[in-house]
Amino acid sequence: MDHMNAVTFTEVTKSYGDVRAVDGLTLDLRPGETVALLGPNGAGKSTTLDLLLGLGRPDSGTVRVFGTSPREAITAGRVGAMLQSGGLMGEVTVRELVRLACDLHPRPRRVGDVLAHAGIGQIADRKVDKLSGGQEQRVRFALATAGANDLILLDEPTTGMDVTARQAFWATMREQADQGRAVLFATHYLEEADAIADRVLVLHRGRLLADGTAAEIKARAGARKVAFDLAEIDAALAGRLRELPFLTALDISGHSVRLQSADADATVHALYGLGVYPHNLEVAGLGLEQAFVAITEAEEARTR
Ligand SMILES: Nc1ncnc2c1ncn2[C@@H]1O[C@H](COP(=O)(O)OP(=O)(O)OP(=O)(O)O)[C@@H](O)[C@H]1O
Repeated sequence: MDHMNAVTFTEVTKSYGDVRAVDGLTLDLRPGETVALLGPNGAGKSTTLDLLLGLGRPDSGTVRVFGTSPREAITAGRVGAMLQSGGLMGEVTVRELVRLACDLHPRPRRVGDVLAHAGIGQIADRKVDKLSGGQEQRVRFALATAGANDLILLDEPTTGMDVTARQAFWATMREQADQGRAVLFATHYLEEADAIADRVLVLHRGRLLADGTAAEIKARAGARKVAFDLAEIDAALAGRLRELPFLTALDISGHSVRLQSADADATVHALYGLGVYPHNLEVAGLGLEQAFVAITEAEEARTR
C-alpha cells in the first residue's frame, strides 16, 4: 500500500450551474509531499478540497484517496482537514472539543499531545466561544490532527494567525510530512508557499496552469529584473536601451534604469555592447508572487 499515491485526480470536472469550478483536473500527490495550492479567487481551490473530502462529487472523472473513494478514506481515519468555514462548537472548552475529536477518530492521538502540538495547552480550559481569531485557527488545526491521518488538507490555514503561531504551525506540519503524511494546503500567502511547499500547483479557472517546485515555477515565468545606474542618459541612449534584446519592461528615471528581461544574460551582454558603463548592476529573479502574477496574467490574456 505504501507506494500508492495519496491522491489521484483523473480528468475531474465539477460545475456549479454555468460555472466550471474544476475543469479537467488530473494530478497525483504522493505520501510525504507538502503541496501548496495557489490560484486567484474563484480558481477552484476550495472545490478541489471539497472533492477530496467527499463533500461534492465530480460531474465526470474520478477522485481517489489512497486508492479508495474519499468517503472510504475518511471513514478509515486517513484524512484530516482544516477548512475555512464552519463555526466551532462554542459552549465547550478547548480540551473538551479536542477530546471529542480524538474520541471520534478511528486512529486517535493523545489529547495532551494534540493540545501541545497545536500550541493550545495553555488555553485548554477556556470556552471555545471566548477565543481570538488566531486561537480559533489553532483549535481548528488541533481538530485536523486529532488522529494519525495520512493526508492533511488545509484551506488557508494561517489566516488570522500571528507570526509566532504561523511558524509553530508550519513546524508542526513539516514534522507531519517528515513522518510520511501528505499535506495539501490552499493559500493566498505566496511567501508561505515558497518557504514551505515541496511542490506548488497553480490553478486558474479550474485548470492546472503550473505544477512544480517554487524554483521551477519562478524559472518558468522566465523573466529577471535588472537594475543599474548610468552617468548620463540622453535621448539617443534611451532609444538604444529600449532596443536591448529580450526586454519585457523598461523604466528610466534620472540616472537609474530598471528593466525586466526574458534572458537577462543576453540583455546585460548587449548593454555592455553599447559602450556604456553601468554602475550598481543588480540582476535578480522574480519572486514567486511576481511569477504567479505573470503566469496567471498571461493565461488571462490568452483566454480573453
Ligand atoms: N456551492 C457553490 N455554488 C455555486 N457556485 C460555487 C459554489 N462553490 C463554488 N462556486 C463557484 O465555483 C468557482 C470556484 O470556487 P472555489 O471556492 O473553489 O474557488 P477558490 O479558488 O477556493 O476561491 P477563493 O480563493 O476565493 O477561496 C467560483 O466561481 C465560485 O463562485
